[in-house]
Amino acid sequence: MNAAPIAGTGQPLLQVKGLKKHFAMAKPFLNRLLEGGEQQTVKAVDGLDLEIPRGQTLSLVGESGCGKSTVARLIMGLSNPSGGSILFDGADISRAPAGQPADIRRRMQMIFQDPYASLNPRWRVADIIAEPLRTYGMCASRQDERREVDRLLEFVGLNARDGDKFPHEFSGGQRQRISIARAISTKPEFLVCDEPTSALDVSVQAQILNLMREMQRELGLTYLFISHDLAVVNFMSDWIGVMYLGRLVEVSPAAELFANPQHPYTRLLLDTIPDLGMSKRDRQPAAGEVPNPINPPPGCHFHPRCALANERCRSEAPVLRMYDGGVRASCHAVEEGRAIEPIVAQASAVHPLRAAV
Ligand SMILES: Nc1ncnc2c1ncn2[C@@H]1O[C@H](COP(=O)(O)OP(=O)(O)OP(=O)(O)O)[C@@H](O)[C@H]1O
Repeated sequence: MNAAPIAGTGQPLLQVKGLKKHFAMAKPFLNRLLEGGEQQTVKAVDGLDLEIPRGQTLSLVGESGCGKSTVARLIMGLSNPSGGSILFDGADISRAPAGQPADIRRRMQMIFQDPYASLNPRWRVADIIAEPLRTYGMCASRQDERREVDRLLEFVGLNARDGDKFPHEFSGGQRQRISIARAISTKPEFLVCDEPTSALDVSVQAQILNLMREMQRELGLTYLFISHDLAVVNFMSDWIGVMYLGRLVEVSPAAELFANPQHPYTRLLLDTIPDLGMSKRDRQPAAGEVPNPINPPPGCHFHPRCALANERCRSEAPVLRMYDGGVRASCHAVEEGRAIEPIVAQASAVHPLRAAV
């Protein structure tokens, strides 16, 4: 289990406010007949607020389709938001007409899930790692560039002579090390890591996660980490945000979330991993299928699967409220004390992530 989050300094490196991404899609023929209209909307991200203090890791977790990768793509400027804002080091990067400015792009990099698909198979490793250095004009000469590539290869646990090889000559874990060397080549401050180890064998996963934690300590990196694997998230995170159908249902310090989960959906997720040594608590089995993001249930999106749902939950959407211990939860049952082990509402309106900085 992680220790309590280390306090950062100054303003959060990343702030996301009211972020939305709605996809318009053509309705299937049968829906057009039954409901009328040509279009339907997928609310992939539907009003998301989060902050990541410098030098810390916030992980997003949730079932497939809850919007985690869409958040990553929006933050990286790979997709335009339908609403809301993204502030990086205080600058709004969500409205840049021609994409994010080069300096911001250099400071934010991404590590993808699949180290097979994310490396160009026709390029030598040295060129793959050197490409961002060339893009941002970071080396004075080819000799400088090669020295830097060699240093990066050794930094991530590979050999300088590996630069002359092609990606197919490496294992999955080694390829992810190459992706990491490429991502840190521009000396970024912020890395978005979208399921960086889920394509790897478990033994290799641990090596890559350890490398990422060492890098964070040595380089002062801030991470947005995306995973559906709670054991991985438990190892990596200072903060955890739990997403359900495009919304955050709980954002808490990692240790607090595992020891004392508040939202019934967080409890459901944790009940799928009984071997993490967390405190025993009464279980609230949640029935039902994950609802469709095209037509989410009214009120709390989770209410059809929630044993604690009442009339208010079926009609009124809850908002994220602050509680003791830096916990934020979006749940009427928690607010009303109907949840098991209710937590105390915080008197102050200080944002929990701010409170930690
Ligand atoms: N380009 C798109 N057009 C239409 N719908 C999309 C598009 N991209 C994502 N979606 C939908 O948005 C929702 C969120 O998708 P997203 O990939 O962000 O979820 P996720 O939590 O990352 O899932 P996974 O863990 O499976 O990657 C899904 O319902 C998905 O089908």
